[in-house]
Amino acid sequence: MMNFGYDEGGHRVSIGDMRIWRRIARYTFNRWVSFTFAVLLSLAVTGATLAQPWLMQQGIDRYITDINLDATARLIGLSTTALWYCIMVIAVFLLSFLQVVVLEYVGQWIMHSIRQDLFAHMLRLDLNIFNSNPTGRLVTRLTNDIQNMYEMFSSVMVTMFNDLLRLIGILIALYLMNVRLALVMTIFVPISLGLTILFARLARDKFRAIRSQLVKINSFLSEAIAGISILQLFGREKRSRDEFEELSEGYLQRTLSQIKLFGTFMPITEFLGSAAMAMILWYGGGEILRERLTIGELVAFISYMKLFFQPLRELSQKYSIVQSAMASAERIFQLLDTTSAIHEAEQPVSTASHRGELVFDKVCFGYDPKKPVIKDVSLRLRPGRTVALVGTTGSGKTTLVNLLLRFYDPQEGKILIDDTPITKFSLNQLRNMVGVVLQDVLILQDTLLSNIVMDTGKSRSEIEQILTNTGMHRFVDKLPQGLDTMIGEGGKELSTGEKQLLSFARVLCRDPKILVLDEATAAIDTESENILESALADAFTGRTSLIIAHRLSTIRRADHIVVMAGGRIIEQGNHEELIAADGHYAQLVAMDLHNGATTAPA
Ligand SMILES: Nc1ncnc2c1ncn2[C@@H]1O[C@H](COP(=O)(O)OP(=O)(O)OP(=O)(O)O)[C@@H](O)[C@H]1O
Repeated sequence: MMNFGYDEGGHRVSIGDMRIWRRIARYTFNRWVSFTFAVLLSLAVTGATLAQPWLMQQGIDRYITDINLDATARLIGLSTTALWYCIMVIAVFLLSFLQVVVLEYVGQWIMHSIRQDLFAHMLRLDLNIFNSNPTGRLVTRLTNDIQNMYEMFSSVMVTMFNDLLRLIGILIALYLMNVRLALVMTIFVPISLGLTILFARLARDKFRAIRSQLVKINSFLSEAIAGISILQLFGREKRSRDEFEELSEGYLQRTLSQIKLFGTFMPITEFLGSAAMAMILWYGGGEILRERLTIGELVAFISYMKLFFQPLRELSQKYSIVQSAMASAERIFQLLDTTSAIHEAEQPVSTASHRGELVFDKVCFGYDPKKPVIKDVSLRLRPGRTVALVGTTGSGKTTLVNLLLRFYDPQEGKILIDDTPITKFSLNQLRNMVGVVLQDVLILQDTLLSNIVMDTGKSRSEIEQILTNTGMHRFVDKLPQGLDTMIGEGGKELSTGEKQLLSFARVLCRDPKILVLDEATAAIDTESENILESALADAFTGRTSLIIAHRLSTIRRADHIVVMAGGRIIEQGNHEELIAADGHYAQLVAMDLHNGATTAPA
């Protein structure tokens, strides 16, 4: 059936798209034993269901209405038939239960696999993909879209085989019983199907509207929750409430409109079913009078008919579920097919013998290639030297660090460590070799020790040694349970300075050859600053260091100062040279001293 659903971007998704079905089937194959078992159960359920009207017919025609048999024989026959009927009812109950459990289990496993694949894939994607996809949209992939697919398994796959087999079985039984009566009933099939298709088409747009609204709500919520402090700080609560109300109202209206559609469709199909029943009663009754049909056959016929129309009625709901699941599946697979622009080196070069000389060679880069933010930057950091990067906001300092860590690759030029282009290292090696202390510190809900160790595998005593050597133990000693203090959500809240110290401890623990430090612009408390100062002094020795510097003290300590503006290096030299040159740097420092601040402008 080639009907279409839509994804949230208005893009059409074909329900008969075999590429998507093949990929879903691939996941199903991993559980083929359970799946085959469920299909076999389906055959058994259908057999037991179809036997019931037949048994009813036997009971009526052979024992209730047959006056040629004696009363005892009729009673025994009737009891036996009733017993078989009960057995069939119980069999359907038990087998259906088992089938539902097996298919739900398969469905859950498939969703689990897709969820794992999707998240693992997301972790490998480059940052540009995250920049261009709102968080809410990506979260929707992992939650709602997976749930949609699961619903297809749980409520459609579970019954699809049963329904299909049942429809075929019933049609055969009806035609065998009485061809004329079966033909009368068949008239209603195209009407019912036509109505179903019409409804499915109408429902399709409602679904699309609901889903796109849900995505908007998800995006809005994730942004609002992530930035709750900013919302409160700038008194935007009312405005956010109003925006959310509008979004939620939109969702409500769309859902109500869908409910109205369902509400209209259901009684119409009920009416059709009843009309068919009246027709069969009228025509079937005449057939009995004409002695071309028995009462038992008419009763069985009516039972079969009910069984026949029920799946047809549900078809439209199932169709909508499949439609929505297909759109979700397509979005999930699209994301799974998105490849990262950052490629891992096929045969990574070892980093063991590197000294840590860092070179930016004519590097050009733009997050949007048409709008470069790094323009022809060339810079050499000799091993063990400290270079301070200063410049106005937006001049491209953080972007240089992003390029060094290969969060992005430059469009032109190369970055080399000891003459080896960084693309030749494995990403893991590179990011271990370059230790970065960022302004945004991710805190895990765990002890301070685990937060420092992360995945380095260092022991407690090694960490204690590093902390003592760098004077950072003073930071740890201040915390209530030292290294065992629980931090993060539900634990101790760290101050900005403490967070920086933690971030610094993490990096030192990896013993990187190149140290990159993005100094916080926010002023940190004097005690943390003192600890950081002495730790820094220690950390810089023997390491190539690149500091996005804001503090005059750090800048002065640097061997070399690089001044950036508009994505270019406009000046470089040491503090004295640059002051003597009386250029951009001298202006920045003069402005800063004039303002009486302790930090250099950046
Ligand atoms: N993820 C991004 N997507 C698109 N543009 C970006 C992105 N990150 C930064 N930019 C832009 O790139 C330019 C350089 O930004 P960058 O963060 O490197 O500057 P910076 O010198 O580190 O500034 P600051 O001192 O304020 O941190 C800016 O114009 C900024 O708007």
